[in-house]
Amino acid sequence: MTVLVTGGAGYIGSHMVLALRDAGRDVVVVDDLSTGLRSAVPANVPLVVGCVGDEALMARVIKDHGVQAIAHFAGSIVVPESVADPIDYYLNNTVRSRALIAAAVAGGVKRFLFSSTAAVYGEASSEPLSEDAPLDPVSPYGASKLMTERMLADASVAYGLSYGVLRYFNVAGADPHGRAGQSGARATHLIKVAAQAALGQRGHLECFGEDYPTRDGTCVRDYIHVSDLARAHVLALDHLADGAESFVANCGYGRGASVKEVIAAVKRASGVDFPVRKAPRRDGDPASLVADPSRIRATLGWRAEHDDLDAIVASALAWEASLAGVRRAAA
Ligand SMILES: NC(=O)c1ccc[n+]([C@@H]2O[C@H](COP(=O)([O-])OP(=O)(O)OC[C@H]3O[C@@H](n4cnc5c(N)ncnc54)[C@H](O)[C@@H]3O)[C@@H](O)[C@H]2O)c1
Ligand SMILES: O=c1ccn([C@@H]2O[C@H](COP(=O)(O)OP(=O)(O)O[C@H]3O[C@H](CO)[C@H](O)[C@H](O)[C@H]3O)[C@@H](O)[C@H]2O)c(=O)[nH]1
Repeated sequence: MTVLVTGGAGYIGSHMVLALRDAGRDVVVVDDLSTGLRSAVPANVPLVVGCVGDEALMARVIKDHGVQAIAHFAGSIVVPESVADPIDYYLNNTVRSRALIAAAVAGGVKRFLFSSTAAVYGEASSEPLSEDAPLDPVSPYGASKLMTERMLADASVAYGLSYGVLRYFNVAGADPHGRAGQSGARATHLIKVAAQAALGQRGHLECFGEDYPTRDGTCVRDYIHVSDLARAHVLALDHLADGAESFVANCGYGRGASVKEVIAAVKRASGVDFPVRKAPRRDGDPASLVADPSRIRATLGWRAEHDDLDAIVASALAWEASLAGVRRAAA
């Protein structure tokens, strides 16, 4: 079975490619390299550089590579950016996903995994968040993903497409074997930015908002290791291949860490007391997002292997240090 991984040159997609290759599967990647890197795709995996919104290209890739399943990671991912430029987010995340779904249906692809997000819930009404919690995104990013979820549900009824919607909470860390990590140049994610501050690549870290209704006033998130997440996708593809029903599942550990707790973990792991500056709240940030992971455990038999913030942070630091080494060697 060949799996098409869209966004396979990006952070999470590149870990998915490794997980699929480790499981002996054939893979083809489509990525427009807007944030992804060619070097993130292993040399023995075909990479088609192009946009998932190009329906004719997608039809060709599906046919030429005998694609039987799609894992759709390609998209735009920065919450505040989506507030500043919502139309672009609806184009890249919703309109282009529609083209990909259309090509999948026309090409006879029966299984489809979609990278959704905890941002579809908006402000949590109660925690931990189960999949049945109200869906009320507070950012265009979350809304753009929710629309794609809806398209998949409708396509499933109309055309018999089986799908798995995986709602990721905050993804962090790097491949434990050092083969992949978060490499994008324009980093905005907390653990990545903190790792860069610890390594002296940034003068300081900004803490966005200290007046949230949380235990220490900073936002709380459920950080999941990227390799645990990638493994959940491989299980999800097997699950759908066995003829199981389409499903929606949260991907998190069920425990939250505040921004201040994450900063403390990065300082502990690195031994560097980098400067942290108080900054105003960032647009589109809910106060707290913590998953109830019962469904993914029950449905896929998924179990976390890296549920430890210190270990997640250590792997992110190791990856960041290796990137710095590569840059130094190239200079
Ligand atoms: N990182 C997180 O914490 C997180 C949380 C929830 C959901 N997600 C979702 O997971 C997916 C992957 O996120 P990531 O963190 O790996 O981001 P990323 O930016 O590293 O990866 C996205 C990849 O998609 C590619 N891409 C973007 N638009 C494309 C298009 N139209 N056609 C082809 N390729 C395109 C980019 O070049 C990049 O390689 C996204 O859909 C994101 O919304 C991420
Ligand atoms: O330099 C920084 C960066 C982040 N933060 C704070 O740290 C928390 C986490 O922020 P991230 O940018 O790391 O992640 P987000 O929660 O904004 O979003 C991530 O997780 C979401 C799901 O929870 C989405 O899916 C999204 O794609 C993904 O980027 C937020 O409160 C943010 O304000 C800071 O204080 N300083």
